[in-house]
Amino acid sequence: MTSTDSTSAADFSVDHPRIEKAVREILAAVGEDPDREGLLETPARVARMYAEMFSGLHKDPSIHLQKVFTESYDEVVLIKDINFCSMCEHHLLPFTGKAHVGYLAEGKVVGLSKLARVVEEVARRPQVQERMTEQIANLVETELGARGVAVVLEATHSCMTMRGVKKPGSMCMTSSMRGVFRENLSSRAEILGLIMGSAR
Ligand SMILES: Nc1nc2c(ncn2[C@@H]2O[C@H](COP(=O)(O)OP(=O)(O)OP(=O)(O)O)[C@@H](O)[C@H]2O)c(=O)[nH]1
Ligand SMILES: [Zn+2]
Repeated sequence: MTSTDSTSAADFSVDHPRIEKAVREILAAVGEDPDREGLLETPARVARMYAEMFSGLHKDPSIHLQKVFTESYDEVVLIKDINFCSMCEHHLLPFTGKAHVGYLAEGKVVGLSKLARVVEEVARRPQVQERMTEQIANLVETELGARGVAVVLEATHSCMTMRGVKKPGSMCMTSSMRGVFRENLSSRAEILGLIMGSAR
């Protein structure tokens, strides 16, 4: 198993025919004709789309943080602007935005791409933004044993912009601070300055 494929041996395989059947039902229920030409392939497309959007559901993202490099570096490592696309579990509509993931190294660092892989895998599930933020912070804290972890997510929720309250442009920001970044106000201000501030 490589770090680019954390699917377990007991991989759960998405049930495409079941999704296809359900999508036909939805089309019929909204008054469409699932057998008209333009819709014939839609159930299969939607099944493939869900398989992709929920591909992180049965994966273990911690696997990406297993390989570390021993370094004397003991300052902040921050990856900013990691684009992600997740699915709001309330409406099954996308929420999209950027994740910023930082940690205070202590004798070991992880490959930079691995933080983005963690974000990607945690995003590809039915999610709420707060839980996604915490899951990323938990993984980095636990697997790297970092002295501090800071995760900030900024995202636009389609369920708030396209429907319902309809507030295009609204943005949800969440943060999860661990260790030094939670306990020490000046450390927290420093990392938030790097994430949100003039360094942008
Ligand atoms: N806290 C949180 N709420 C979310 C997230 N994604 C969507 N929601 C909210 O989930 C809520 C679901 O509310 P409900 O009242 O059960 O559903 P609804 O009738 O469709 O609500 P409206 O969106 O207000 O029309 C809404 O307020 C959404 O804005 C998220 O990531 N975190
Ligand atoms: Zn929603």
